[in-house]
Amino acid sequence: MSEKITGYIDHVVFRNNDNGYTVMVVKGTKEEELTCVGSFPSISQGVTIEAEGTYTTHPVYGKQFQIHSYTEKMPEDSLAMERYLGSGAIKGIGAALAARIVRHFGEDTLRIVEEEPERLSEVKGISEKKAREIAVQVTEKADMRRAMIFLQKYGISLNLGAKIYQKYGQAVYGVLQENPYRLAEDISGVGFKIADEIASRIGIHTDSDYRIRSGMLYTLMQASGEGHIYLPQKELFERASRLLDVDSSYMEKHLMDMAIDRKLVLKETKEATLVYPSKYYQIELNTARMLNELNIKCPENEKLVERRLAQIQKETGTVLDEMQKKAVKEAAENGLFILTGGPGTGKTTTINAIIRFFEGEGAELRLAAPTGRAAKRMTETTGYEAQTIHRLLELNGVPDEEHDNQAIHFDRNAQNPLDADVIIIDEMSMVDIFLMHSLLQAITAGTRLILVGDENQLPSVGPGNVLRDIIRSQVFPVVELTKIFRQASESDIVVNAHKINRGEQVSLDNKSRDFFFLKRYDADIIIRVVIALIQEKMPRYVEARPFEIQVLTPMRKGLLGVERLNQILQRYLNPPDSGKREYEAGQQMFREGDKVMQVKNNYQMEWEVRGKYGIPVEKGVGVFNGDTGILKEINEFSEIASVEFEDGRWAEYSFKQLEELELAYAITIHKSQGSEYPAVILPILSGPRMLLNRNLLYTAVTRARKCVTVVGSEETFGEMIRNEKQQKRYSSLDMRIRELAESSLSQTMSFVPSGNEGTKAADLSGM
Ligand SMILES: Nc1ncnc2c1ncn2[C@@H]1O[C@H](COP(=O)(O)OP(=O)(O)OP(=O)(O)O)[C@@H](O)[C@H]1O
Repeated sequence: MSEKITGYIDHVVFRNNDNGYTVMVVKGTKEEELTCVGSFPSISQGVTIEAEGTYTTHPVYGKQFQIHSYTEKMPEDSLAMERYLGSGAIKGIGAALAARIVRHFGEDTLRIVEEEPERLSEVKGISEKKAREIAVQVTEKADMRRAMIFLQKYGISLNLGAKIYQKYGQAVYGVLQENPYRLAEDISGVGFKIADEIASRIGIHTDSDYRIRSGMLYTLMQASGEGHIYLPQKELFERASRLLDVDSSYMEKHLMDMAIDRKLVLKETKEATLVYPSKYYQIELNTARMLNELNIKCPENEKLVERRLAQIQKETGTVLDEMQKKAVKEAAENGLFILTGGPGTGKTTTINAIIRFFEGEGAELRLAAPTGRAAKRMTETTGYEAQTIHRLLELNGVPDEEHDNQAIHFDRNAQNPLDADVIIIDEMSMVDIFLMHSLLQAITAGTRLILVGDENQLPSVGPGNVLRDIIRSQVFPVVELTKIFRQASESDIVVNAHKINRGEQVSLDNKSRDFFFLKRYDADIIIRVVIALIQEKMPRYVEARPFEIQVLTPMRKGLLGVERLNQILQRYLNPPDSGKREYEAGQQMFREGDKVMQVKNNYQMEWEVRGKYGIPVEKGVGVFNGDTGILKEINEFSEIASVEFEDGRWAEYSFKQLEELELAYAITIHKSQGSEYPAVILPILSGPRMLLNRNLLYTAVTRARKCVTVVGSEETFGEMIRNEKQQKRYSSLDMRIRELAESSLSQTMSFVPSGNEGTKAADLSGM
């Protein structure tokens, strides 16, 4: 139950300046002394506060008051005034001077300080100048206090209030009353929804211009969360109209105004008007420009290349087929080269030949992939060290609030480009527009860039469809490998994956050695079969540990969705045990020994690789969406859970951060992109048609190295193969690449980095 207390802050016991978490002792309440905790933007000893919160009992420190909100009160009597002035809150006044001031003015002190501050100089030791300075400080503090009280009236928390006040100062009243939607643009942590909520409390009309504009921008941002770079105007209007509950006829005029204000970029095509948030348009345009700039010919002596190829084939004992040889030649002769193909078509074999070729030239090579798992696999298959792209670019963390990809700071960038002759990126289908943009910024012409991937895999989680757009632009040299080298007798996984991709049905007679179909039609029976497969059959069959067998499912919800599957699988695969500690975070119970996955990019999370005796041998930052590991230890005292990731990194999660982790016995097919597992189990029964499509099934099947087992309905399986409808992605990197290549703009305009000036240049060319 919420209660109110009034008292003054006697002293601060602990304060974390990063998040404002504070433990302090408040006196003058009913209790002699009350320990209060909470998160506060700033705190001044000596001030009197009126706080709302609840009493709690800490296991070690006992009774505490958890403050939810508070307001500072102006000191009301001379004693409070003395405490306030002497607390250090006012620069230049210490305890002794405060006592002298109060002795001199008595009960009148507060009024004198506020209304006639020049009179402070009557007190010995205070010059007129100092009196003025004190007055300014007191006024500033009073202003801030009033603003905070004002903001709290609209349900704005102290922390947010402090940020808002810091930004606008005394203008805050005007901003809030005229256009609270400005908050959504100016202040990180405030989105349209919060601004809209504040606006409705203030009584702003639903059809206000500000509201409609803000709602339109918000709609575009939401769409980018689904992977879109732009929305066609019609779709934007429909979505925004649903969000705002306002007819789309109100939106037309705003579209032009916002384009003039450079908030949006509009592009006309034959079919539609495309609407981009300016920033996205510029990123696409800059990406296209940088790609075009890398696309230079590097003539090589053909005979020499042939000779080297013959030698490589001899050394490796592989006879490369014509397309593979062509790939090596193109890689040698071009600044930018793309290698694509489905599973088993010899991409890795070709990469290895390319690596050998460049090694023979004495070139310095760097290999990278978008995820830790993909990088690890690349290292294994090439025998050459590969890193994540984030590490290649030397990620160095970002402020917590700016957690999106656009704000990441890399130490490798346009000012400090990568020092390599050849860069090879694998699993390109997972790279989104932001990462591609950052990567390209760190590469100068003269460094060769080789992009490898399968365009039929699901596109990246983040916005854009980079690999597919690059290939579709038809501007750059691309070699597509189509011949399947892995023989049918050897691998039905590969053969079936290609069949699925072509929309052909797959034989389900279970004559295969690595592709099984177990027909079951009841969700709980399916789960029972899945458990038996993981616990008994599969580990032996593929020579792996049960934890390496991965269950993949299209959905999060439902009887066979990730959430329910994980609950049940946890019970069977990591049952409760007196030796295993547990912690319940929100809806999720974590237990030592659980298989877990990080579900968002955390660029600041520290990790270490531990050597012998647990001594750290390597440290770094960044744990990413899709990183999987084992929850090794739960420490209730320090409120920390330790996770060891598959690549050997350890990270410590505070209990609060556990919301970034999920159980990973079962994961969605989306999350499995770029990973490979010895065996994959796919429970497939029913679900929304949008999720049961060919593209998803193809991605799922191609995740398995040694064995795929589908458990469920053959009818649904067949439907998935037939269902070509994937979620549409609105991206236009291909258009930008073609436009630039055609207009020869890339030659006449030098590259402008994406700082402010770059933005302007890009903006103008887009209008
Ligand atoms: N020219 C070739 N002659 C004979 N076998 C080949 C040739 N190229 C590749 N292979 C074999 O085909 C199999 C698949 O090749 P590779 O692993 O290079 O393909 P991939 O496209 O990287 O496949 P995945 O994406 O499934 O890993 C391997 O066993 C490889 O040895």
